[in-house]
Amino acid sequence: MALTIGLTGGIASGKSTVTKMIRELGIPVIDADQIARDVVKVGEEAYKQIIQTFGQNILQENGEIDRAKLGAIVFHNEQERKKLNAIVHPAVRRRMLAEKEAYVQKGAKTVVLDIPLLFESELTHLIDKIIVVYVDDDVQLERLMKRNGFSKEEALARIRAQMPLREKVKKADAVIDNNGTIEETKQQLLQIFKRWNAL
Ligand SMILES: CC(C)(COP(=O)(O)OP(=O)(O)OC[C@H]1O[C@@H](n2cnc3c(N)ncnc32)[C@H](O)[C@@H]1O)[C@@H](O)C(=O)NCCC(=O)NCCS
Ligand SMILES: Nc1ncnc2c1ncn2[C@@H]1O[C@H](COP(=O)(O)OP(=O)(O)OP(=O)(O)O)[C@@H](O)[C@H]1O
Repeated sequence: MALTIGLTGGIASGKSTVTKMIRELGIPVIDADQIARDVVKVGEEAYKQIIQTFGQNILQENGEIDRAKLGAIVFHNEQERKKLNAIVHPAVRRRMLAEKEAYVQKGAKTVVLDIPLLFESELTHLIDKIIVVYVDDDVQLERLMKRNGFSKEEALARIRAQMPLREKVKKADAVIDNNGTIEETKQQLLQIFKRWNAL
């Protein structure tokens, strides 16, 4: 039986930074954000449902979804966000499960699922162990504004659309504190993987 680890945290808390380290260790990572992009490509079922729900206005000229426009709607309105989640999440769940099974079939000892909304979307039943990547509020805000070029208000809207990071920490089997240097983060990751015999 493969060990399935769920990696989660808050927006800009450092999940991608940690998944890069995990991949370098040779462990496969399935990225929910990437799958969420794939399932809304032109012609996919979720793409059609999004247009039916949000109208043609959220499309770019080439027909692809304008993520900035859709983000501006859903991160300022919980009702609209729930509608989008209800369209996208089932498709993401199905594809993640299929990808996980494929890795297990190929003999992977450990598989990591990087799911920003692991707790919010009740996906914990797919997972044996949960790692939460944690940063302090001020560090999260600063890194998010810097990485995405967001104003404080835009960044806070996204942070508030998620379960507070401190709540996630309480539900974790292990926590990586990513306030420090990248090297400190890597050491914590290695210790957890050794403890769980995941390597
Ligand atoms: C609203 C969209 C179009 C904005 O796209 P954009 O390219 O600006 O952001 P991206 O997809 O890279 O997400 C960045 C981060 O925002 C956060 N986030 C994304 N969607 C949500 C959501 N529905 N609720 C809360 N936080 C979210 C996550 O931390 C994610 O890592 C996009 O995020 C989306 O389609 N969201 C719905 C699907 C979803 O829930 N994805 C998250 C993982 S399944
Ligand atoms: N320990 C660190 N020290 C300094 N900067 C860091 C550290 N960890 C991450 N960062 C930077 O902070 C930003 C957020 O990190 P990252 O992109 O890994 O977060 P994330 O959790 O994957 O975000 P999202 O939920 O949006 O996908 C990035 O610009 C990254 O380079």
